[in-house]
Amino acid sequence: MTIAIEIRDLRKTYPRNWAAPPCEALRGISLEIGQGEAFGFIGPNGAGKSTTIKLLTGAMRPSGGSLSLFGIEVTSPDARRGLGYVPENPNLPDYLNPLEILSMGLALHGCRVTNPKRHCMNWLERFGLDDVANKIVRGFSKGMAQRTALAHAMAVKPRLLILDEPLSGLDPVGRRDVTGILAEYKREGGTLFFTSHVLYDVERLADRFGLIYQGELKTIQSPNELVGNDEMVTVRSLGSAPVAQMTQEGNEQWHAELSRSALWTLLRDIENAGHKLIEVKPTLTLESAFMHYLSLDRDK
Ligand SMILES: Nc1ncnc2c1ncn2[C@@H]1O[C@H](COP(=O)(O)OP(=O)(O)OP(=O)(O)O)[C@@H](O)[C@H]1O
Repeated sequence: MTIAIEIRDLRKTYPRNWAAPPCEALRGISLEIGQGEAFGFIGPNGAGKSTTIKLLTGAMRPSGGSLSLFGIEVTSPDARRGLGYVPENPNLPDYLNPLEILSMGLALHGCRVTNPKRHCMNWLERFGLDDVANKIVRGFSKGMAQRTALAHAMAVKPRLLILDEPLSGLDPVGRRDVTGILAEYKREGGTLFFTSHVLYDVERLADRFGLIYQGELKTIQSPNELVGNDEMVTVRSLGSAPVAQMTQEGNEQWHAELSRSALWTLLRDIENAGHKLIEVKPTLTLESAFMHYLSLDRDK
C-alpha cells in the first residue's frame, strides 16, 4: 500500500510571553495514512488539530519529528503537488471572482484539462456557486467562501485533500452537498484527511478516526468501534404531521436524537402519525466517543 501521509513523533511548541512557559501544542504524534483512505482527525478546541494541518501543508515548521506526503518530506514543494487544502477560515483573494480563483488554482497546480472554463464552471455548479461565478468574493458569506475554497481544492483534481473543519460555516443543505461530494471523491480513490469538532455529518466519511487531546493522539478507531460505544440514536422519517420529540429538517423530513430507551415510544408515535421511517442509527457524537475513550484511559 502506498503511504499518503506519514507523521513521525511530531512536536510543535509555540513560544509565549516571557512570564509563561511555551505552549506544547503537539507532544509527539505518529500516524500513517494509506492512499485512498479517509482519515478524520477529531478533538476538542485547542487539541492541536489545526497545528497538525499547518505542519502537514508546510505552512509551518515543526519543532521536532518529521512529516512526509507520498514519501516526500513536506519541506519540498514536490510533496505538495496534487494537494488540495482548505484551511478553517479560507483567506480568498477578495478582488477575484470564484471563476478566476478556480482558474488560478488550475494554473498554479499545472492541472491540464481540455476546457478549463467549463471544468471550473462544473465545479462551481456542484458547489452551488454558478450564479455568483463572476461576482467578486468580497462580501461573500462564510458559507459561500467555504464552498468557493472547497471547489478550488476539488477543481485541481487532488490526489490528497486536507481539510480543516470542512463543514464549518455551511448550512444543513451545504453540509449534505459537501459530504456527498467528499464521499464521491473517496469512492473514486482520493485520499482525505480532515479535522472536525462534530462527527454527526462526517461519521460515514472516515475509514478511521484519530482522537487528539492536549497535543497527544489518544486512539485511532474505525467509525464502528466508536459507534459501538454510543447510547444515543438518531431517527429520521418522512411525513406531514408533527411528531413529539421530532424536529422538521426540510420539506416533510423529520429528525430526532434520543436515548435508546425512548426509541420504541418514538417509533410508535411515528407509525401513528403515518410517517415513513427512513433511518434509525446510533448517534455518533464527538463528545460521547471522546468522553467514553477518556474514561477508559483514566481507568487503565
Ligand atoms: N500561533 C500560535 N501561538 C501560540 N499558541 C498557539 C498558536 N496556534 C495555536 N496555539 C495553541 O496551540 C494549541 C493547539 O491549537 P490548535 O489551533 O492546533 O488546536 P485545534 O485543535 O485546531 O483547536 P480548534 O478546534 O479550536 O481550532 C492551543 O493551546 C492553542 O492555544
